[in-house]
Amino acid sequence: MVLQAHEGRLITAPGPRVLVATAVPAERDAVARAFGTQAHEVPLPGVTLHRVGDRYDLVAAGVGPALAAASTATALTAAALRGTPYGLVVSAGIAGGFPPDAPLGSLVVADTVTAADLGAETPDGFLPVTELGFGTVHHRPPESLVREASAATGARVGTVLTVSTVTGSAERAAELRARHPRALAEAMEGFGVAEAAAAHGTPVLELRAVSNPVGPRDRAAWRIADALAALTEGFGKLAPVLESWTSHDRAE
Ligand SMILES: O=C(O)c1cccc(C(=O)CC[C@H]2O[C@@H](n3cnc4c(=O)[nH]cnc43)[C@H](O)[C@@H]2O)c1
Repeated sequence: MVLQAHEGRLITAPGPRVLVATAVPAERDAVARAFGTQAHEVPLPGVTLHRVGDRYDLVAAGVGPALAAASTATALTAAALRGTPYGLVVSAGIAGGFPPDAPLGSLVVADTVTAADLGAETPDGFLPVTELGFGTVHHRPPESLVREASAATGARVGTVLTVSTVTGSAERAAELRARHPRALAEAMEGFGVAEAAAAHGTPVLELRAVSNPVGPRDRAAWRIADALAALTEGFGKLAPVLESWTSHDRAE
């Protein structure tokens, strides 16, 4: 059955069009390898999509929540104006894992995407921006999608923090964990991607592969190649879940 026309081609299978936002090209290409087919480039003002088949657009959205949000919003707006909106946005890439719960090479899927440093320091400690009367600091991906993604990939489920500054000390790691006891990982884009998705009413998922422990800075100890390989393998297992995810689940 033909379900949707998209730029002259027909999507014949159910399931949403998916935008995958990574930080850097190496992560985008790790996701692309999961599909085993050539991507073609679709330039937009400010970002270039790498299109795989007729369902997936991959974008290296930039490092940090602000640029990731801007790039993701550009892609979402372009798709909406074309009349072929995305049904799902996935924030994907490598991350720091909180030991011992998220070991190197493991996968984490977020049931909560949290902006960990969006707020104010006070004499009594950190106040999230929500307690100042503004905005939001959490986004929650659809429960059924998180559950199915975890079952398919073996990813651990928990909070993924978004930070603008990579944690570099045991003290800061302990402070974050004390404030967010369910945190499994930290990265730098998920909340920005989720804010852009929320502005378009589009559900979001965050999948991370752990490249380093959160804690004292030791860049030489980052296992980036292993994490990128885990991301490729994980995305290969995630894709069928995304493709069979129905609108009924999305209403959750
Ligand atoms: O140098 C390379 O080859 C390379 C390949 C892929 C990715 C990178 C990055 O540096 C990605 C930066 C990206 O990674 C996330 N990340 C990873 N570990 C942490 C962490 O401990 N704390 C916060 N973020 C982390 C983050 O999302 C960055 O944008 C290099």
